[in-house]
Amino acid sequence: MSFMVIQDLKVHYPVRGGIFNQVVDYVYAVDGVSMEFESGKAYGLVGESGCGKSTTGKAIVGLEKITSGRVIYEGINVTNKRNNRKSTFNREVQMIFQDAHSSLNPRKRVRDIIAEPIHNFLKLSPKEEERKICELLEIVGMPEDVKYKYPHEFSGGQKQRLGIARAIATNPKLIIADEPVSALDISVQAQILNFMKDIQNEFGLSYLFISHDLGVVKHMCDYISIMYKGRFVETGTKFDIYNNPQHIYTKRLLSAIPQVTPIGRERRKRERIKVENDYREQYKNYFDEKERVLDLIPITSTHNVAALPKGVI
Ligand SMILES: Nc1ncnc2c1ncn2[C@@H]1O[C@H](COP(=O)(O)OP(=O)(O)OP(=O)(O)O)[C@@H](O)[C@H]1O
Repeated sequence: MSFMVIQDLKVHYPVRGGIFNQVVDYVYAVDGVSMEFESGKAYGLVGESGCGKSTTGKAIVGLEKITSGRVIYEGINVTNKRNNRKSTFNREVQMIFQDAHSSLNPRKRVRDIIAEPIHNFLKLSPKEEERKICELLEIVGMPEDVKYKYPHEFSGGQKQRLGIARAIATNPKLIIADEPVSALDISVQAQILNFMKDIQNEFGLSYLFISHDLGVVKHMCDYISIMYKGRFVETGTKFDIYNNPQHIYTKRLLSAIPQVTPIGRERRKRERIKVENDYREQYKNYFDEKERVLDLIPITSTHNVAALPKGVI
């Protein structure tokens, strides 16, 4: 059963020109997108640069003005209420961005950054609020004392973790993640992706995962929509999209993914095991038993990442 339905969403930007600066044309950034979201599922939005992915995400949460279409949340039409800061929709649908740095206020300490949505949406006593902040930091694998630091004191991966801590502070149902790892090093990307999967399982979250990277979307999502020039050209389960693509554009996108030959795969596996062993040897004190490994590189347990020496994540 879907908890959110997007109906025929359109975002058209006027293009102005002429001596009177009148509207001479429109950019059809999003041109009739419909989606349904179920609890605990991850949805991927893929397409080339400029096809309208980010605009779709921002329009859903209310950061872009919708030209037409409807957002139905828990059976209620919230299209014109999305900017109501106290609404259930605002609390339960959160967004994280590619550039974690600019989405964290550089003048605020971590404590205040995370406390902001708690203040807005949850009525907690100061003591409960402090406990909640510590709990969130623990979930994202950061020690309590980072509360008093500023965003510039963290690495890219750590900043993205802080962004996630803020996003999950209000117990959301859906997180719209706009290219959340594309600005990070490949090793850190895998850590963040695995961590996002962990919290999805732990809290029954849904994701709308926006990415130009089909590999990332394949790893993260249950359903995938392929976007082209503001429209979905194909939507299906991950299995259908990768194994039985129907639309010519989907086929083109898939054929553009570099193929790994069996020999390459074997070599990659050997290299991965070597890197893993070196890594384990070096940081063996920091791992717990639940450590998991993604395809390419070693992953640390999310709860222990913060304990790693500086520079490891
Ligand atoms: N504020 C705006 N005014 C006018 N046009 C805009 C505005 N924001 C985005 N666009 C245009 O809308 C189209 C879709 O942009 P959008 O950022 O959603 O694409 P995208 O698929 O997310 O691309 P990328 O992967 O590069 O971020 C692009 O042609 C873009 O130039």
